[in-house]
Amino acid sequence: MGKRIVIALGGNALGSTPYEQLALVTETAKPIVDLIEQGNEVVIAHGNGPQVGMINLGMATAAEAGAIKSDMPFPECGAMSQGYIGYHLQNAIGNELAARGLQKDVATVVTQVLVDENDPAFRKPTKPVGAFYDKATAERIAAEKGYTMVEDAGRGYRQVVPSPKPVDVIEKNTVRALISGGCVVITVGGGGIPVVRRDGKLYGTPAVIDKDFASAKLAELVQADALVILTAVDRVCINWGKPDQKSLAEMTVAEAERYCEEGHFAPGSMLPKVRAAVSFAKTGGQAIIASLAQAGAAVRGEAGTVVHL
Ligand SMILES: Nc1ncnc2c1ncn2[C@@H]1O[C@H](COP(=O)(O)OP(=O)(O)O)[C@@H](O)[C@H]1O
Ligand SMILES: NC(=O)OP(=O)(O)O
Repeated sequence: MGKRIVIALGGNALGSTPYEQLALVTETAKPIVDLIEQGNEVVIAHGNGPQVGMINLGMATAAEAGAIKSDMPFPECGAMSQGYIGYHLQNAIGNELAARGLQKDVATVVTQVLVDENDPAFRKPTKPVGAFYDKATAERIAAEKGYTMVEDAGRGYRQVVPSPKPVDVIEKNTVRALISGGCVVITVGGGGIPVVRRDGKLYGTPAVIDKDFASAKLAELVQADALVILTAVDRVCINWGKPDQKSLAEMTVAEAERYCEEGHFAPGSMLPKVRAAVSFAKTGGQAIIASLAQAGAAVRGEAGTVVHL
């Protein structure tokens, strides 16, 4: 019998420019459609770090140059990134389904995700977004734009913004209805547009939610059988980057929590994936971290790292 699977797509599934992205998602669609063809219900979440930063910086630069009237706040940038990444995924998955003679609707839901305005994350920006820069360029942009820039896991310097934890998915009933109607749904893109509730109303707030945490929340809310976090490595490793590096086929929640405390996973890259997998596994679901190419094998339990109770 098919499973209900929430897939979280990482940066390597999308690339970092619209042109790269359009070419890459054509490939990304193949393992996703394999899962659909095997009878699974698939819900897709994705990152937006490079894209949301690019939109924000581009709009700020255009506004400073007088080419447009205003900069673009982060919630709106998040919504724009959901729209254009969703369009590419819809297009690529739709084309791949049609090429295989499969009939299915594919739809993107512009999704708001509730966060707590007292979340301590608002006082300490940690989420890397946008392009990678060398140190000198990062320092210049920080001085010009007032951005906070940090070194990101040995890959260069990037802007960081607050990243509060997801509390609820506002459009969850719409997502559930679309899944029940047989639709392939793309939702919580970029972790969702962060919103806070004040006096019963929702307001966008400048932040970027981690898509792995939002995907785990979504998987819980749609009662998924599995959360599959797809990234660039086949398996999670302990002693990452050291001579005694070891890849893991599985971890219990307790083991994963111990490895997190021991610092085996880089903050801003593997650490949120493992923590998100732990949070979904604690609800009784199956959480898997695997490479995009091995998505099908990971769902069959033949690849990736499974995190379980
Ligand atoms: N302990 C670890 N095991 C495996 N990969 C790790 C580990 N620590 C850091 N990484 C790095 O984290 C990367 C995944 O994070 P990232 O590239 O930010 O994800 P995303 O696919 O969501 O963009 C891997 O490709 C790998 O380079
Ligand atoms: N929003 C988010 O987590 O994006 P990335 O996965 O691209 O960092």
